[in-house]
Amino acid sequence: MPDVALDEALAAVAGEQPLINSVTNDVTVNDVANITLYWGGLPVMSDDEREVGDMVGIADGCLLNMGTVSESGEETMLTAGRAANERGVPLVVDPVGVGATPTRDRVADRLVTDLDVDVLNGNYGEISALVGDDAEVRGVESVGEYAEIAAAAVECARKTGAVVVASGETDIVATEEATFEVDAGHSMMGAVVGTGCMLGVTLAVFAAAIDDPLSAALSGTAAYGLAGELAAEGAFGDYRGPASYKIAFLDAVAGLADASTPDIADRIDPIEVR
Ligand SMILES: Nc1ncnc2c1ncn2[C@@H]1O[C@H](COP(=O)(O)OP(=O)(O)O)[C@@H](O)[C@H]1O
Ligand SMILES: Cc1ncsc1CCOP(=O)(O)O
Ligand SMILES: [Mg+2]
Repeated sequence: MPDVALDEALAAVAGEQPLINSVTNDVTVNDVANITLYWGGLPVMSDDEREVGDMVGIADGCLLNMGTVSESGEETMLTAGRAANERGVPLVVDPVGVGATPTRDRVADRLVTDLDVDVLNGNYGEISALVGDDAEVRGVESVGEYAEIAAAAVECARKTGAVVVASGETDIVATEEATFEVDAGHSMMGAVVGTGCMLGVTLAVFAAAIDDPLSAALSGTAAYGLAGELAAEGAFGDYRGPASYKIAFLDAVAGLADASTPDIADRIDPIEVR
């Protein structure tokens, strides 16, 4: 079992104050910037082909999220990813909507083929689609049942070489060698657009501060889920629906280091995957 203490992970982030360049979608970009800051990182959203390599070169982590990718945006993501690989900057990819259209399938395939991805996150449908399993992705939403999601996550790790985070009611974190269930989070998180995108940049923040990508993925995923639970419990104010829940969730992320939280190790269980 890798090292996954919550206080150590948050202290590492606070100590590093990592600069994260996110090349991300137009829908949730502001939430992605804010949550980077609330974890203790520094956000920047350079997505100009002329500049992005230089910015990633001075960053500590890089997120590529293809949610609203365009033809030029595809090239910009590849430029950013290559700069990250050349400079040893941890790289996170969120293949939003892969499985929904042939264009998204082709872009996602290029990202995972041309780049060395450290951590890859997607919902159950996206991770299943990436490995050619039956999947229903309607726009960016995972629809249907995914009884074999753990096996799909392992296959995705094998295919990409990344640590894979398959998000849903229970999150699966997989490498080629080891698979874990992370039991943290709340159903309200599924009612807010952007919780997958914000998980992606959370993983970039943790991967920038914690050397081992598996430890980073496990602690980032579990810490994120705990913040979701605290918000649902009202620890950061009452909420009246998904919009006010999102605010409470962001406050929980910002306040997690000072909140009295259970540790995350008992939320993470190694599982056998056939
Ligand atoms: N029903 C649920 N119970 C607990 N956590 C959930 C639930 N639905 C989503 N989440 C959490 O919300 C985050 C985003 O997951 P998901 O909704 O699968 O991504 P996306 O928004 O990309 O489709 C993850 O941290 C996941 O654990
Ligand atoms: C709705 C939408 N359309 C393109 S990107 C995007 C946001 C997706 O956010 P998430 O993957 O976090 O649900
Ligand atoms: Mg998503």
